[in-house]
Amino acid sequence: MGSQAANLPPHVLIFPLPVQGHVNSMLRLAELLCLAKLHVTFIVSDFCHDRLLKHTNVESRFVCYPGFSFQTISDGLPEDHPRAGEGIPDIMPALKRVTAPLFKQMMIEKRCFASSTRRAITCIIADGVLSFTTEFAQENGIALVYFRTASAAAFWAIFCMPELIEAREIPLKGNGMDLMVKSVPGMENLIRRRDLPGFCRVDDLNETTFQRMKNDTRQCPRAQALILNTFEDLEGPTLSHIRKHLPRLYTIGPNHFHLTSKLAATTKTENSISSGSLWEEDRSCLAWLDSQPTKSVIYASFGSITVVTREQFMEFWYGLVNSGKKFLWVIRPDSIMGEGNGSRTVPDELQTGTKERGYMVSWAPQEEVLNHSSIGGFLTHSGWNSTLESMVAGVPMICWPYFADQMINSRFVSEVWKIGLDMKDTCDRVIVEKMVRELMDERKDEFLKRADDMAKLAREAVDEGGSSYTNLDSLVDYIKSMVL
Ligand SMILES: O=c1ccn([C@@H]2O[C@H](COP(=O)(O)OP(=O)(O)O[C@H]3O[C@H](CO)[C@@H](O)[C@H](O)[C@H]3O)[C@@H](O)[C@H]2O)c(=O)[nH]1
Ligand SMILES: C[C@H]1CC[C@@H]2C(C(=O)O)=CO[C@@H](O)[C@@H]21
Repeated sequence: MGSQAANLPPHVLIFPLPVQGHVNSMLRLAELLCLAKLHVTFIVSDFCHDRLLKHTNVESRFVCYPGFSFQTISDGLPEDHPRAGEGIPDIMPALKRVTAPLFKQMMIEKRCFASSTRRAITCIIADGVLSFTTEFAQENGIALVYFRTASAAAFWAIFCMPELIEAREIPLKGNGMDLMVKSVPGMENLIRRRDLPGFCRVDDLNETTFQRMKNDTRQCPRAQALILNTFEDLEGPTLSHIRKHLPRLYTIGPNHFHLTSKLAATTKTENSISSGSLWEEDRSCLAWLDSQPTKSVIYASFGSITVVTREQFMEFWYGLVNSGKKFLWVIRPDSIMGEGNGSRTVPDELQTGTKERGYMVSWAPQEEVLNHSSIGGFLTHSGWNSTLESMVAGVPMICWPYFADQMINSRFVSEVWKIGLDMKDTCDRVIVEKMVRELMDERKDEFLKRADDMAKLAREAVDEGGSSYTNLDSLVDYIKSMVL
């Protein structure tokens, strides 16, 4: 290497799973590393890249980081594949079959993205479920760090799948769902079988997604380090268990606010929210929120993957209207199973109640919504980004988990952090109504107080000297140490 090249910064390759909750989380990490003056190549599927360009200011936002570049790759799915709901299990096999060989080929042909101004990749930060990157990194002597975008609780419960099988606590066949789980150290007397990550809800242990999650998670210690989007005050006890297997564990979250806070410090601008939306944000809801009283609105959104049946949709709708509360509801065009949002007749009482108190959009600027003064609660699917965004904003939650990590996140929200209610496995209109009233009226002050305390802890974690702030510095030092 020439003497000039020796002065070049480390070059990190970031490779997320091509779905919303992973892409935006890892894009924030990319920006944090750019702010630390590292070079970053971000590999993203063609599908996600097109949407990012269409619906965000990502291009102009990253112009100020000359060390940043996008590389695109096929996700192996046809253009018109739904990439949500029941289509989700197709993603991993397609990535393994199509994307994994393309990735290797691309890395070799492009000499690990080396150029006169950039080193060849010095460290790969791969999504913790993209296990095919391990083989490539090992064969080519490149350091590998995994970033698992879910909670530590979810990661740890999935990591313990072999022990859960050994103890015959899984497979979950729909019975004994309220029995307490004994084989996840640290969570005894806390989680019931129904709170285990959704992947455990199988009849047959040979089921492909179950096996893949179990094996991919258990092989994580083959990487040199693990990054989690959480913070020590939030998940400390679980993190101690994980560290026995993965001692080099960096908690840098909540990373959306970590980035906001670093950008505010660098650019001295107040509003530094970086959107990574794969859908067009309907900002008209912010004007509607402006006209609502403080903490009067319940925001309902189930993220990017959840789909509901028409029956479930109607239960939620009745529940929200009958609660008598103002509501802002995100319904993606593909939210209702087997149909568009098209022209169905809507019962009069729903039409009237919605006109009086509701506002519906197909995608919202969620971080801004959650931080709006009129929002008093969040009916959420308990995706990890949504959970953290709600925490930072100090907004109590009603959790209706759909799948995966959401099942355990919702349990922690209600039973450990006590900043919300868990509505798991039902969405009966009477329960929806009752929970909305409980969160927004009857126990409002109690939930708001705890949510506010949690928000303070989350914000402190990313402030100078806080655990996530310090851990990000350590991560950057570690990445730098790889090129010395
Ligand atoms: O109208 C909306 C709805 C959502 N979002 C954003 O989209 C992201 C959604 O992420 P998340 O809450 O994590 O949900 P999913 O999109 O469902 O994320 C997937 O990825 C997460 C991270 O691994 C997992 O925790 C989830 O279970 C998994 O479904 C968040 O940043 C939201 O702010 C918007 O901007 N506008
Ligand atoms: C589509 C799912 C594959 C695994 C991911 C996950 C995780 O535990 O990392 C949680 O939910 C989904 O985002 C992902």
